Amino acid sequence: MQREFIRNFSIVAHIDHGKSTLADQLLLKTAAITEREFQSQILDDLAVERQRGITVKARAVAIYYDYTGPDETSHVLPGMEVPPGRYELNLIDTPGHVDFHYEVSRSLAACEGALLLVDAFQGVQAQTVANAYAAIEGNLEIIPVVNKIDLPVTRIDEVLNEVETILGLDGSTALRVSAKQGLNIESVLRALVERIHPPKGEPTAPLKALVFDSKYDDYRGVVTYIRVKEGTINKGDKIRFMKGGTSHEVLDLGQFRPNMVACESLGVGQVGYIITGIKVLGNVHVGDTVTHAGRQAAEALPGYKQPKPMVFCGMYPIDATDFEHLREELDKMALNDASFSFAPETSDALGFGFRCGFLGMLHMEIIQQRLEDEADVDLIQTAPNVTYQILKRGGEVVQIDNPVETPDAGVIEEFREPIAKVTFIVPSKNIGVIMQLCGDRRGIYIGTEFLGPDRAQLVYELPLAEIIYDMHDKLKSVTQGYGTMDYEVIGFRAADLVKMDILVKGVKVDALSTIVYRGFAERRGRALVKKLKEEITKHQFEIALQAAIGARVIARETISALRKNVTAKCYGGDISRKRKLLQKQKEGKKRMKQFGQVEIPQKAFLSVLEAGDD
Ligand SMILES: Nc1nc2c(ncn2[C@@H]2O[C@H](COP(=O)(O)OP(=O)(O)OP(=O)(O)O)[C@@H](O)[C@H]2O)c(=O)[nH]1
Repeated sequence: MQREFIRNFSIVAHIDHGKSTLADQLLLKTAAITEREFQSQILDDLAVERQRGITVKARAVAIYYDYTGPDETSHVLPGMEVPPGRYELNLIDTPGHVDFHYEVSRSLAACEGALLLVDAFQGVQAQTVANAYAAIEGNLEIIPVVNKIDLPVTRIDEVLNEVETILGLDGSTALRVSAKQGLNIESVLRALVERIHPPKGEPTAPLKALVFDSKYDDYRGVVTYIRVKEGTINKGDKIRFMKGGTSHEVLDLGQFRPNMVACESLGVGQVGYIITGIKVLGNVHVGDTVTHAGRQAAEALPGYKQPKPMVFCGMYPIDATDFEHLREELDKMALNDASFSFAPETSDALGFGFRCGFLGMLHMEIIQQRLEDEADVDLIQTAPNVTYQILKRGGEVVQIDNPVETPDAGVIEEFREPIAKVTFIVPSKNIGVIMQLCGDRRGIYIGTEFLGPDRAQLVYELPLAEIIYDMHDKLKSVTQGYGTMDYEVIGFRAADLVKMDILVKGVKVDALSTIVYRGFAERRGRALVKKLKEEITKHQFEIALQAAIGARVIARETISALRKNVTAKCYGGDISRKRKLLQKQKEGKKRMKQFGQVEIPQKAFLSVLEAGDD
């Protein structure tokens, strides 16, 4: 395929604005999938365990479109020639969620343009802004598309106004579609041809192909996703990963349409996969450059920086004998997700387990969900914390991923925490309460911009720890669900932080230690012991719950002793009922850890997140 007839693009959108549905429509209209497959996608939406769209699973799809020439909706880029003919359109998927900024930028680096999809009723939302900026930064042509025009109530003019005000794009060139009903999909295909530049690159230059993703296939080993920037890659070629420094033979190569379809070669601008017999996902680095072993490119493509996990939590098997099994399951997770990391750790309270690192809270929830679905292990998970930097008196800087690693206060010169730039999009009437919320969480105000009469964008710098604490839930509740937020970590900043310990019956439970801002310590300590009191059931004896900073107790609650026996009321009664009750109790116990004489349930370890403020 000549590069003049190739277009590489992504669809970027806020979640639920219809990205998967539009992608499936594009596949349907170009006969890459059948009506039945399309319908089953739509139907899947209704299923509780909804499968992601075909395109999402495939991550990159090549479709073919027969372009016949411009029509009245066309806005051909000035100076661009678009002869009628068959065009190859490569759709590269991007995740739309907050935690995956880095993956968005890395997918966008393989494209020349993006469809910016906006819901005709909801309008521009926080992730629309974040993703649009990523596309603008990547110098991509952006085609605004208003989706769901079939909805009974839409705000199309206002939405177009928002697109202009907040994103600086020309709303008059926006396309109006219904992905669900298949309205105006042809205009999208036409715009891709007319408004996105064909890829640049020299077909005869030494090979340079960007590795933009990879996945593990049980039968074929590692499948590496590439976008050819210069030269041509053929089946049987001897290639070299410039960063990894390893050489391999191309055993197979091809395109996703959406299934893997083998071909003989991929030329400049084309997107596809190569299979080289590599068995370990970790041996393929996303962002690496593929070149020929014989005729090497002079320098590698810029590539990407691997993002560092910023949120950590402990995961412990309830049953100690599950430890190895858990390790295998975590290994499997890491195999398909390079940004997830884990390392063994031990806790006095919980025994042997793992410290797991995530990009953010959503990433943590996804992994946790997959572990529960795919691995049959009962887990205790500790409350998440962010990663901290500590400058010691001697000048050494250490990174800590677990509050228990905090050195003694005496050796700390400076305690630093990650700071995020947060963008909120909220109804104008909620501006005051959002400001209050951010003020209460040590936020620094950056600015406000109005999107129209009723909606505004607010930008703050907030400590990441405060965001993972409860920001998202609070935002949803104060805006009745209408507010959205997006954040990006911008660096570390010094703060007056301290480690707060929790003592249960006089003994420190390491897995409950947290790092808090000194000014909030008493308030959070009080809230936490109160919450713990609700979570820990009564025992035969009194249990003191204390929050302490060093040796100083800052909050205390007492769980009084239990008087009655659970089975007492069954005495003389039906034996099977008694057995049932005991069985129930046993099940309830499953997710508990015996700590000294006290049993602490799983939920208690997450109390830190749920305690709120007193
Ligand atoms: N009425 C209407 N609903 C639509 C349209 N397009 C998508 N939807 C619905 O909107 C919901 C979200 O659509 P998806 O395609 O899953 O959205 P998405 O952006 O891919 O969502 P994520 O994958 O979660 O980011 C689904 O219930 C769709 O059926 C449309 O044109 N009209």
